[in-house]
Amino acid sequence: MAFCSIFCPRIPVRFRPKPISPFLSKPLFPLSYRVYSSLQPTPSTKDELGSVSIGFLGMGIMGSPMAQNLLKAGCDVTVWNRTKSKCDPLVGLGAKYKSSPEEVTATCDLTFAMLADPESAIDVACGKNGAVSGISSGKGYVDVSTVDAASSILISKQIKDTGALFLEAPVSGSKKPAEDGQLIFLTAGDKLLYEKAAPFLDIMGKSRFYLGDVGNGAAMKLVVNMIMGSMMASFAEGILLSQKVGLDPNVLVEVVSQGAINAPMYSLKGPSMIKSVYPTAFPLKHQQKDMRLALGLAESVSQSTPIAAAANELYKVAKSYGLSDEDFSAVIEALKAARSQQS
Ligand SMILES: NC(=O)C1=CN([C@@H]2O[C@H](COP(=O)(O)OP(=O)(O)OC[C@H]3O[C@@H](n4cnc5c(N)ncnc54)[C@H](OP(=O)(O)O)[C@@H]3O)[C@@H](O)[C@H]2O)C=CC1
Ligand SMILES: O=CCCC(=O)O
Repeated sequence: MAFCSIFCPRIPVRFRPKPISPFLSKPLFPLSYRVYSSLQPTPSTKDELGSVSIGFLGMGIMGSPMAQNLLKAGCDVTVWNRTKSKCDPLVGLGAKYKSSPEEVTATCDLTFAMLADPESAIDVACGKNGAVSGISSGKGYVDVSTVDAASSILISKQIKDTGALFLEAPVSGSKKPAEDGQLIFLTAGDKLLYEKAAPFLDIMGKSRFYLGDVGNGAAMKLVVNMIMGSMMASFAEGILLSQKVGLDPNVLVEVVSQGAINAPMYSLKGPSMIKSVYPTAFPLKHQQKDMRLALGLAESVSQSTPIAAAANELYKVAKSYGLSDEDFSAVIEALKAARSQQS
């Protein structure tokens, strides 16, 4: 089902009633109802959700459970991934498979993309056999990858040149929140697409923010991850310092968890960091990418970010030790190496 009926209305958008599902033309509320008034989930039944064909590009740590949750909710999902074998579990659960992003967007009403970085997000959207080649007016493209604003704006322009709508929607929350449908979406771009995508965002997440023009979602995500990357680097220093002065780092984690600086991340990652194991939820290479992009954002507005710059150096060191695919908490290894060199 295409959503032309909503994209080509006779009534101006601001006077149009909120439909029973954003993809259906049947109004549920009177004409005076403000289309964009609510962040509450839009009413939708399993049948209505299933009548919209959803594409999902990128079956990595995040994309795979997000697509699974859509499938479990009864959505009609078509998947694609550069490494085809990663689609197999999804196909086993009932997803369809297409062999290129172009084929996915050509056959689906609404396509999500969860790619590694700006380069892959641009290539999958705008490259050969990319999403832009298959998409057209009446369809939507929602990029949930973490990229910089410039990349997102570039993708947005190419998608919108086809007549389709674009939303950037990077997520806060990692592997477990993705599995549990508890992500936080930081969206910006076409408001109409935000409304249309809302029932699907609500399957994959616990909250969503609409932040205005394309680039604002990307910027918000980078600021959040810049803070997180610095917090993790500081936490790693604290663990090692506590050990060096003869304290039990497990007690440190407990003390931190009861005080004002408590963050779920510390209790979640601390015990395994103390054991020097780093089961990957958020790959270190992606955290370093986000620090790099956040520093670029800061540079663009001449904002001083010395803490983040120092933390970024640590992630770079950890990468040089071959820890790119470990969890980002492995940044502690960069400090251990520094410590052993000093002693
Ligand atoms: N993991 C996390 O906790 C979170 C991650 N993010 C962000 O989400 C995005 C995805 O993260 P995550 O799932 O962890 O990452 P993964 O490394 O697990 O997955 C990356 C995905 O991108 C694909 N990819 C990489 N390079 C290319 C390319 N050149 N062309 C086509 N596809 C490519 C991979 O395909 P292939 O399988 O073939 O390698 C894979 O599907 C990143 O932007 C990350 O920063 C956001 C919130 C949390
Ligand atoms: O981009 C990764 C974010 C991880 C998290 O929010 O826990």
